[in-house]
Amino acid sequence: MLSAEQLSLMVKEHLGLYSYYDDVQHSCKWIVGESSVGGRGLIATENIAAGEVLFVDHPLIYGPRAGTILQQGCTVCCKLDSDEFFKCSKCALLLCSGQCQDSGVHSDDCAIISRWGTKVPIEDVDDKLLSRALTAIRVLLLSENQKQFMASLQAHTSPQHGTEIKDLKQFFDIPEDEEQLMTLACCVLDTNAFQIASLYGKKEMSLRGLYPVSGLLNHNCISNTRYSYNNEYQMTVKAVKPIPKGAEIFTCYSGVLWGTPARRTHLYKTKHFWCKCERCADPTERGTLLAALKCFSSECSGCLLPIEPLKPSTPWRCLECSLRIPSNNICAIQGALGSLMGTLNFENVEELENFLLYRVTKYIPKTNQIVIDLQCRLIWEFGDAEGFRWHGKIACKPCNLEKLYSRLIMIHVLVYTSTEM
Ligand SMILES: C[S@@+](CC[C@H](N)C(=O)[O-])C[C@H]1O[C@@H](n2cnc3c(N)ncnc32)[C@H](O)[C@@H]1O
Repeated sequence: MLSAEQLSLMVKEHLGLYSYYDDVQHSCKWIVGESSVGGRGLIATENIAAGEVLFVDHPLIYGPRAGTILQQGCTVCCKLDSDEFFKCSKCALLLCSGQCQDSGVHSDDCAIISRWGTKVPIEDVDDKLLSRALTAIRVLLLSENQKQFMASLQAHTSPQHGTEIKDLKQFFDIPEDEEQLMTLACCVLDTNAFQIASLYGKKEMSLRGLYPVSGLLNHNCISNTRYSYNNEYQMTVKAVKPIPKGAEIFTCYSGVLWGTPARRTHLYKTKHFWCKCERCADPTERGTLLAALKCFSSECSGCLLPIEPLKPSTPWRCLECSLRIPSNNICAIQGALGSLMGTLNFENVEELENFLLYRVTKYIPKTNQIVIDLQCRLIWEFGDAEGFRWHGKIACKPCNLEKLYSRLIMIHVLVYTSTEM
């Protein structure tokens, strides 16, 4: 385990803030320190103004995400829709063109994988599995210092992490030290990696990257930073509100427009902690009512909200008639809504509209995250479709754009502005 000083040194070297040669130390307004929510975190050493750039991080490794239901694409350019996909005859990675095959990225990947002995003919290797494991495989390309830096990051080691490397062993003879390093990389990636979403409308795989400094940011559902990427996958982290000296610098690991039960369950399943932040503790989520359900009483038009939102099995209560509903019934409704959403074809605008107008709003109020999500998706789809741009006839009806914008701004204001952190 590295000491805080060793880790700080690695962080500064990685960011290019410290050089052994010129003895120049650049100042940055934070340090790696002990976090109030557990483990290490980034703590402000000076007052930081809203809009200030805190740092620009670059990934130690990046590549395809590891989920089993993700679409698969070219492992070099990430293109998803090609008629020309083929497997490399040396390593079985999926490629879309000779140009991608001749690229430096592929030569590096191929050099590692083709060194391993195969247990089946190369054409029988599961290229989808290989793609899911590829980001962790790329850890073998790092320098010893970078590997040490990767290994110093927090890693969740429960059995669900790293299965892609175990599964790869059906196809390849992998040296034990490499297997161990890649399994550790999977655990570190699952704990720390950031999704790098492809641009809307671009048919590309969405990637994940291990940003070691951003990986030290802990989570708060009311984040005080935001991040963005450039074309080279560099991540710029900026303050979105003033951060006083001594306060912790946070990011938000879950969807900002998700309601509390969805955020907390997601954080628990993926990052293994129950968030207890101020937003999670507030049943109304600062008045945004993102998780609210319609009251079960046919005579009441009120909203149901959790009584004690920090308890997963809390009963819910109607704000108007005080009807109390046990958590099991709430979970059943939430599950049914989730399944209904799962059946939707998000590219079919008519289906989305009908679902939004005639089905889902029977059960949930317009404040609910599902309504917001559907409205946002419709806007994206309309934004692309000829005749349905922002002021198109249909676009205005279900989406009610003006109302949606003011609502999104209200959520943003409610969620981001008032808390001092
Ligand atoms: C990306 S790491 C953050 C840095 C980490 N604290 C460390 O010491 O390296 C993510 C992990 O930090 C912990 N964590 C982050 N935010 C938390 C929070 N709000 N409450 C509890 N644990 C948190 C969880 O264990 C989570 O899986």
